[in-house]
Amino acid sequence: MRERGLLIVLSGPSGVGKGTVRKELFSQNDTKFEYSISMTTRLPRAGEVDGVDYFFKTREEFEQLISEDKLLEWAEFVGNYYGTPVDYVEKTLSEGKDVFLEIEVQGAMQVRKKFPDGLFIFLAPPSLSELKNRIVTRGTETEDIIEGRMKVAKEEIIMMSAYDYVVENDSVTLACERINAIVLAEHCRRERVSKRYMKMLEVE
Ligand SMILES: Nc1nc2c(ncn2[C@@H]2O[C@H](COP(=O)(O)OP(=O)(O)O)[C@@H](O)[C@H]2O)c(=O)[nH]1
Ligand SMILES: Nc1ncnc2c1ncn2[C@@H]1O[C@H](COP(=O)(O)OP(=O)(O)O)[C@@H](O)[C@H]1O
Repeated sequence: MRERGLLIVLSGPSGVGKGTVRKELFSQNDTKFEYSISMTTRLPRAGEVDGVDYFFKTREEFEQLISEDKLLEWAEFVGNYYGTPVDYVEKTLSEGKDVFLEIEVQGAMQVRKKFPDGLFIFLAPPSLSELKNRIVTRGTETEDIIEGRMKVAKEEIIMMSAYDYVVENDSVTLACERINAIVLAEHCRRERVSKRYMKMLEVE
């Protein structure tokens, strides 16, 4: 039987640089993960494309997906729904490919319950003031929303101890290198563990 792929979850507070790091990772030719495009009720930002950045849905459509159990996890984040399509994740993992989710903390904790052997990476800001600075300079949110996101961010940072790894996003290049190293190490570790068991079974 083909071995299932690894579920990699990158999470962390809004504005820390998850999207930037994820785009950089996926622009590298040797990246072997498959990105799971999320569903959201948030309006597209300038330049965002339906089916590329997100699948943009109405609240009614999203609630229908929840009621039909089509989402692996979902969360309401600062007034909008976000969720991961379960069929895509299951199908891709069963093809032996690694799936990469970039999601906020509530959703990551739901995934942790369903996939306890997933790889959970928390992307951390160098400081709270740098986090606010990044949200402000991105310029996509109003003052009210920025305050809302900073409040949520403090609660999210407390959750970092529930992750397997914390990666500081001081530099996008370094953060990507750290993530690649963690995934590589995790593959080696899992392979070695399963090989050790195979050996034991051969002996008995
Ligand atoms: N739970 C969950 N969160 C998601 C999903 N997709 C994106 N998010 C997170 O939702 C939050 C808001 O995303 P977005 O509005 O694109 O803003 P930005 O990531 O802060 O630029 C971010 O923390 C995303 O990582 C998803 O499928 N599920
Ligand atoms: N390592 C970094 N150093 C400086 N600025 C960064 C870094 N990573 C991301 N940024 C900037 O921070 C802002 C928020 O990044 P973004 O990827 O949208 O965050 P998130 O997806 O976590 O909300 C963007 O303007 C981005 O260019």
